[in-house]
Amino acid sequence: MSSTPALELRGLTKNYGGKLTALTDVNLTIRPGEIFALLGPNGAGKTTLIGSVCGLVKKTSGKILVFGHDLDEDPVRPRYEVGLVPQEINFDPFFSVAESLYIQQGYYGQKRDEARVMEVLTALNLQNKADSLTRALSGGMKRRLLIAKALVHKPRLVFLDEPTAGVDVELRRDLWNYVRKLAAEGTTIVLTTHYLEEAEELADRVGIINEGKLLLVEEKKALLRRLGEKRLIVTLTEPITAPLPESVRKAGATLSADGRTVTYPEREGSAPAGDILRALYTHGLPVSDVETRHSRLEDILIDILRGKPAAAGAA
Ligand SMILES: Nc1ncnc2c1ncn2[C@@H]1O[C@H](COP(=O)(O)OP(=O)(O)OP(=O)(O)O)[C@@H](O)[C@H]1O
Repeated sequence: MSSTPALELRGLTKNYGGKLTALTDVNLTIRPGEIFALLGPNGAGKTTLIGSVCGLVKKTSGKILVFGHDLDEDPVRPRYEVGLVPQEINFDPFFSVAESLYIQQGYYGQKRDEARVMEVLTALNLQNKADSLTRALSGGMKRRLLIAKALVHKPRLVFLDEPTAGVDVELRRDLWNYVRKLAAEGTTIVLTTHYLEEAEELADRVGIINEGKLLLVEEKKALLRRLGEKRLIVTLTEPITAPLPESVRKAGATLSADGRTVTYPEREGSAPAGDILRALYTHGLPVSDVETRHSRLEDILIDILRGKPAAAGAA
């Protein structure tokens, strides 16, 4: 596989006029074949970033390189390598499913390729709907057709902007499997989603954007390891009024106001949870229940957006 980045953004800035800067000096390199999740709250600039690459938004300044080709030098051909699954359903309701895909092939300068259309429809389980009018599809089918439309011209870089919004659990799982398959075949995927579980399932790397600024880019696994936390929640058999034993307190454990629950956040490098349990027993504090909770991408994202110090230094 080539090592040329699938996408490079250098100092990408978008000003929608007035004071609103939707993107400020965004620098980002997307590796070929990776699944990259771009996360951030509503209005963070995700759709603007995608639109700038796909030609729907005119950037104010900065460079965009698609597989090494500068879009300022050639705004058209490099974009043939790009596919976009937009947030909003955008097909003409009077064409059939297959026709809308032939139109898409033409739009990308390709000849009508019936075999390719059937291949994509079959992959998305829409083969029986090829002759149906698009307006006669269910919501979930329309979403699958959006994906088919984005893929029919075999792009090497695909943007999925909220691909599973409003999609049921089963279809979401099917789509995840399909995205994984595409990536395994070498397609580069940039995904935006408000379902953090989706990013956690799929992404190799995660970027966090807020108010037009890219705050952090990191391997998902490393991020979860670095900022993720295992929380041990211990219920004591009897509530206590005395403070917790010193060793337990020093390790970072806290006692609830009712004296019944001990909470211990176990981070990388801190004492193992077993040591805390042992210390409680040793000090004559019997335990009736133990629960562990792992923080997920969602907790980490919230911490970063709130500017939590441990997270802020992470870029
Ligand atoms: N055409 C436009 N004209 C003016 N402002 C716009 C336009 N499109 C987007 N914006 C503004 O730019 C900012 C970024 O919007 P954008 O749609 O990129 O965010 P987003 O991260 O995709 O949000 P969401 O998660 O809600 O889809 C927002 O403040 C938005 O109001």
